[in-house]
Amino acid sequence: MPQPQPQPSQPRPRAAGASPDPADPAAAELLREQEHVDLVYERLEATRARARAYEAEGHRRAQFGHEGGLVERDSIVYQAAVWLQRLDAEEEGLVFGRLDFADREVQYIGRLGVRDEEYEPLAVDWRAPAAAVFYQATPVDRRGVVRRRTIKSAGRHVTRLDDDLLAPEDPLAAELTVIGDGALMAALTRKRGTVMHDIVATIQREQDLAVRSPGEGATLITGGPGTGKTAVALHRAAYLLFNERRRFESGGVLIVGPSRVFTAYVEQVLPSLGEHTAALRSLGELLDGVQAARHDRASLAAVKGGLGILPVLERAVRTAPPGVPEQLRLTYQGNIVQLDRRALDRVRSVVLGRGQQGPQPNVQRAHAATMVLEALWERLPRELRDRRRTERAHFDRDLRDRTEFEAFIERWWPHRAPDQVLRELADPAVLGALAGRDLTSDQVAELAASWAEEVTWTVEDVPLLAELDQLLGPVPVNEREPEDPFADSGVLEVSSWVDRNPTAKKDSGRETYAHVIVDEAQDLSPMQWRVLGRLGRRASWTVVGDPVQSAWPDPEESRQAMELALGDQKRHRHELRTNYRNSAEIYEYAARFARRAMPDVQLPEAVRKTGFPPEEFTDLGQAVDAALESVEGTVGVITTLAAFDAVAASLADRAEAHPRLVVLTDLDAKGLEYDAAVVLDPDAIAAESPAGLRTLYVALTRATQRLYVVAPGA
Ligand SMILES: Nc1ncnc2c1ncn2[C@@H]1O[C@H](COP(=O)(O)OP(=O)(O)OP(=O)(O)O)[C@@H](O)[C@H]1O
Repeated sequence: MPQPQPQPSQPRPRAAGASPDPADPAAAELLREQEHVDLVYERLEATRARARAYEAEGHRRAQFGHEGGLVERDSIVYQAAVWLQRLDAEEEGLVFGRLDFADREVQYIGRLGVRDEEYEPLAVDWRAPAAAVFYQATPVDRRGVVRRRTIKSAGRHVTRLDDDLLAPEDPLAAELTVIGDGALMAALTRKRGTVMHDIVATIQREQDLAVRSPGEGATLITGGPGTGKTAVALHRAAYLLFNERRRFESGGVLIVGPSRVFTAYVEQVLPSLGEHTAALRSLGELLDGVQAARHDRASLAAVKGGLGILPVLERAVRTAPPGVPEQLRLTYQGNIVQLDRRALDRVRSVVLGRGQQGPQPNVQRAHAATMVLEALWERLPRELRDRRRTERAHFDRDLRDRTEFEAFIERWWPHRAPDQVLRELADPAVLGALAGRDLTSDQVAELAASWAEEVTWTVEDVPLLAELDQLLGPVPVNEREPEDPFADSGVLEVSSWVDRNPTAKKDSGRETYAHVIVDEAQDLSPMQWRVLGRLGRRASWTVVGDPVQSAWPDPEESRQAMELALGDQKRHRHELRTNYRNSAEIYEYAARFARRAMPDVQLPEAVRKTGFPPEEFTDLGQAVDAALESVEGTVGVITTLAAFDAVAASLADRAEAHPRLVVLTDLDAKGLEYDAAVVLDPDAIAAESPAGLRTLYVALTRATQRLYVVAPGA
């Protein structure tokens, strides 16, 4: 049986423009791949020239002078800009894969599909169905592939090849050169920076199956820490936009991550894949006009996130706001007519009882005015009311024309904004009256205090504001107050929630999405699921999470809320089983805590050994210095919410001297990773969170290379 040639060692990366030695088989391979890559870039240039010509054509159309010309120009220029943006984004490492099939066909895989003049493919787009084999072929299920090659480039220059020989006994294998020791290992051992990178060249089979899951229904992806869930979620967004662009670009794709630190960390991945149209939001930004980053302490977060708060919010919207007038007194044709508080409350409850979408008082003001008139009419003397046909129209007109009536309606039925209502609940007497049996007196005190002292909203307040936004309803356009350009946003306006803050309109106007991707889904509270359920009420879904990392005290409650949000769509389930982030030594250390928290759970396997077991310290400064010394890349110090300010202050000098050092809470560490992590006070981390050891497990699984655990006073 023919044997593959011995593996030549990797030629050293060459400097741009230098020629590798063609006598060296590995260098000759590099040269051959470079020729193909050059050809692809040539064609890309030609495409770019076409896009520019198209853009110029758009500008020319505007010269026709009629309105249609301008519209056409805008459309063409926009299309051309999107096209150019995509072409530019794919510049780096455009061709990254090659397949040699047993029938001697060769296929290149690229970040974009590129064809030659004869329309023959020079590279197949990684998201196209034909490219799936690059990721899914294995020695057991080869799909005709003999050799899979990963091509690494710096800019336009091929620097490294890594091959997998899937069919060593195939006759073709004897003719093929096989190089390198694995693109995946090279990718995993690279030093980490402050932003996440795409993994398009090294997506693994089980990950690829999840990326390519159908665009319909709900795809549920589970897997332990570092199994690539976030990476898969982001590549899936690119995959869906490529394969069903019209549906998902016009309907919108929303990606939700746990925090702003997290969204900042992953926000480069999609642009690097040529996608700019998906909206990326953190849980603190799910409502237009609000940008929350702070968290409440766990006990408060549990009350704000649980469904018990819902009836309280509903009552707050149905009840007369504090300070509204308690009676209406007018004269009509010499008669005094008046409504007292009970009568007014009755009118309010009749008006708010009828809406299909909930009470929605902001929509109902005009109807409320009509019902007040009706109630006043009922109080007129009988002889006037007997002339209903002639008198009633006059009565209505007369009262509606009076400024005192208009002023009363505006004061008695003000347009309310969600933040106003929540601030009103900062008064323990108001909240206590609305709490009924749904909140304990301790909870009332804790909630009221949090809203009284808060300067800015917390992440946990956002679903409450969103719920109130829904319950209050939008102010009809003709009733909105004209926008005051000098008003400080968020302070003066009471018009509509979406209109309120022009700085936060990055994706406003979209009330629903065609696809919603939720990362770190295990942490979502039932109230957060309600917000997402509304945004995704017409959407298909990708939900990514790990129940073992859940921070919610009752994961089952959160799971049920998720099921409700997803509705009865078909579920597609995927489980990822390999931990690509942590070294085996680090993961072994962390996994003990996961097993203690959830003994029956199946944990992933970490396969990369570094020879560096985690180290334990008693002094934070020493641990941080050791971490900075041991890795070139990022160092994350993970602490409790309670200790965060003090720890950040104590490390301020070091952080200033080393910008690669960051201090963050265990909540903000979700989804992130560092070359070295310093986990401070594991007992306190476990004690602070209702999720206990699960939260500690999250903190311990952030490091790629080195882990330092600091137990003060141990
Ligand atoms: N196929 C792959 N090729 C190269 N790198 C990979 C691959 N899969 C995952 N990684 C890397 O492993 C790390 C962990 O991936 P990711 O953050 O997506 O994991 P996760 O499952 O979301 O983790 P967590 O649950 O802890 O948030 C990242 O640096 C990612 O780039």
